[in-house]
Amino acid sequence: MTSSAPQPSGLAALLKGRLIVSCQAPPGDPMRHTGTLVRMARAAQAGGAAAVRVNGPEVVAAAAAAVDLPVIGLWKDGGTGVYITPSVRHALAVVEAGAVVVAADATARPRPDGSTFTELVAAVHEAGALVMADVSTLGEGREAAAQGADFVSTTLSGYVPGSPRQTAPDLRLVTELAASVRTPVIAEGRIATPAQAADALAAGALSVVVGTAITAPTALTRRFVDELAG
Ligand SMILES: CC(=O)N[C@H](C=O)[C@@H](O)[C@H](O)[C@H](O)COP(=O)(O)O
Repeated sequence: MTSSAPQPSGLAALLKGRLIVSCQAPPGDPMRHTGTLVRMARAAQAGGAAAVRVNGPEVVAAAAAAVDLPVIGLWKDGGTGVYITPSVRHALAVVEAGAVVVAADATARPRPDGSTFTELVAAVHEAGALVMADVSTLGEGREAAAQGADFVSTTLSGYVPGSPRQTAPDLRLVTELAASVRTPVIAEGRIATPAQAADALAAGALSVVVGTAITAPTALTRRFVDELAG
């Protein structure tokens, strides 16, 4: 890591016990608009969030300029296999755009550029940023920690074969990771209520990422509509 790199312990202290808001919108969604996503990030800051998580170099750069919070950046590319910051090129573009932390897929699946997660970690550290490993299982989390990830997040549990499909957050994985890695654990994925966020902290998470429940009006509307339709 270069001397200009943020220290994992310093950022961990800032995030401890607090909320990270994921401000993203899927392709085709009316909210997928940089200015709109930046306003979500500003709203997250106004509401007391500790950090924001945003997708794509353009949004990372705009959010970094607009909010006084650490920006956790990723770059989704594709919809199958490894799509969250799938290559070293994607990771470095996110750092260049102003992310303090790069979130990247750290599952045990081949990466499209043939690189390893270890290489991505080394490149991001060399560029002066930190890495959040998005994992789906305990084994992946242990491996990512061993490869130098600064944070391990449960982001991909339920979205990768081999992890339990469920509507609830995977608090079991949070508990298991917190008990077995020294790297700070972030709870992420399907956290729908403040009570679930508190439960995630009680399970051992350093911090909690919430996306859909705060920043996805299309998906939230659909839930109500589906319930009314029976
Ligand atoms: C699986 C995947 O691609 N997750 C993405 C990761 O950046 C986002 O689409 C999620 O919204 C984010 O993880 C927060 O989760 P939730 O929206 O459930 O609170």
